Amino acid sequence: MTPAARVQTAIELLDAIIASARAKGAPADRILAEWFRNNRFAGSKDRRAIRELVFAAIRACGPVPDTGRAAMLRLAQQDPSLSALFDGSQYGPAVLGEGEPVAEGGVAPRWLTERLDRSGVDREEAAALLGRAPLDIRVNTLKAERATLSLPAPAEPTATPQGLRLEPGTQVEQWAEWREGKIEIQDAGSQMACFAVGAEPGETVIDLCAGGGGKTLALAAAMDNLGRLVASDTDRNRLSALAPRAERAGATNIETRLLNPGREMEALADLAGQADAVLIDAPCSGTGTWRRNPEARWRLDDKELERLTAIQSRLLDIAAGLLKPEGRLVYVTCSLLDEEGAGQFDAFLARAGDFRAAMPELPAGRQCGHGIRLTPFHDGTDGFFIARAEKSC
Ligand SMILES: C[S@@+](CC[C@H](N)C(=O)[O-])C[C@H]1O[C@@H](n2cnc3c(N)ncnc32)[C@H](O)[C@@H]1O
Repeated sequence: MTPAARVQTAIELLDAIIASARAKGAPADRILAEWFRNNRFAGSKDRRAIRELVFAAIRACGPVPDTGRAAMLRLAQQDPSLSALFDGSQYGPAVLGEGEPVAEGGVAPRWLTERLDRSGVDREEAAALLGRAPLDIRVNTLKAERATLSLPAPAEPTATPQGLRLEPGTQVEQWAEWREGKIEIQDAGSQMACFAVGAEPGETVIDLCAGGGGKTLALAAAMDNLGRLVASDTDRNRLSALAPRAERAGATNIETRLLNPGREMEALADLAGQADAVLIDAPCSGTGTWRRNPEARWRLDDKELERLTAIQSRLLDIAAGLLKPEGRLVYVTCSLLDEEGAGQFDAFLARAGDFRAAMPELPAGRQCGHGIRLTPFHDGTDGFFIARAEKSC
């Protein structure tokens, strides 16, 4: 494909992504994957270039752009070499017209930047939410140790006990160390969230929103496979990804529970008052993960935020009932909005009565209300809010 044809393809894909974001349909990644599958003439270099153009254009636009072309023109303002490709050539974009609309830039739609602002996220910090994410891995102590593991590429230790940072784009999944379960891909912030649980061998630990089990595997390693580790989630597909991952990682103490949304306790009733620790890696707006998923800014609205905060609040109450006296509750969101983080946790402490906040001791981050905030700008991690509370005797 010519460079101009790649730009035109990216514009058409952006049109599909914009429409899908408005309709809350398929995410950008899936739209790209489907296009690549159906258009085999696009070679690997074309695919990489188109992907980069699409995501750079998404990052360049704050609010949802009207069209893919307007989004690409916004990107072209940052990269003048792109403008030259609007040349009217075959398969390329039409020549630039006088006064053509250019999409609005910025970090996010205005209502969201205002919320970030109110949550104490300053401009630099907000802009860094759209930077390039590093590639972090966690050495799985069930099979290896950071101090002695040798890897095919250079890796820098991160602040977490078993964390390493690699060049973005490193094909970790092709390494024997990954296939053998010695390493897991996991952002340093996620590793810190697991660290905050302080899971010990022999304990009963519940990972209430386990998803595909990224954090469950870290908890199994911290427990050295000893004790009971319950991984629950309402999403059958996500939860089913855990078994093969656990097998690769050599994690043997995990049991999964599929939950019914709104009736979660039905599948957890036998665990009421039994847990030493419950991790709530709550569903959230994901404002802290825009580096990996910039299009999420276009999918969020007030109603969705309200829906998420209601679930978070319910999950906090469920976790409270699962803990035994002196048990530890760890509440995590990958969001920097206070209504999902410090505010949500304060409201829980106020209504629960029998819990007291216990600040997690983490190797990074800054205090935010009764928890710790991690940000790409200050900590080089995804954005997180991590708080911990202990149940009274
Ligand atoms: C941030 S993700 C969890 C990611 C996962 N812990 C990991 O490290 O890979 C939030 C999860 O909460 C789940 N979820 C949503 N509503 C829930 C509910 N009512 N009870 C339990 N899990 C829920 C979602 O399906 C999603 O997998």
